[in-house]
Amino acid sequence: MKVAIASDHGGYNLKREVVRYLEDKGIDYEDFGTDSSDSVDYPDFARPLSEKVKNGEFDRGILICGTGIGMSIAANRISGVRCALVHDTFSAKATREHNNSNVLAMGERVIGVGLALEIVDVWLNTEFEGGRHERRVNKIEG
Ligand SMILES: O=C(CO)[C@H](O)[C@H](O)[C@H](O)COP(=O)(O)O
Repeated sequence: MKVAIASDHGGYNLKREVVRYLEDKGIDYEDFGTDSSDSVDYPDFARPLSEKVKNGEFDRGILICGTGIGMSIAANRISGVRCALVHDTFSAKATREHNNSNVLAMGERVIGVGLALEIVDVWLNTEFEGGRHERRVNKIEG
């Protein structure tokens, strides 16, 4: 699985922790910035990453900002992207099983590192259930 990851300044520190997790697990990833805590604009990171997931360059994407909200709004404007804003492990599992989410958004200012890494682990390792959920996901794109 190839994972793309990006953040704005508000998610920079948590992104570093998630990158460390991906490295520890030997997961193939690419980090698309930002590269410091200097202020930047989240759509400049959410949109290009989402395009890479949409075109199949990457299987999954992870976006982190202060709240996760701006990143998820911007990502979900890209057709074919199903970005889930998640701050608990139940939702991390459910959004993979039911929504086949291909982008995960989280907020560094909302949750701690330990929970965030558990969410990433569950989200990366849960399969889509298909069946009735596939019918519903197909209706999203019209
Ligand atoms: O969701 C967001 C924007 O809607 C993010 O939390 C941003 O990281 C946040 O807005 C950045 O705020 P800042 O005051 O410019 O650091």
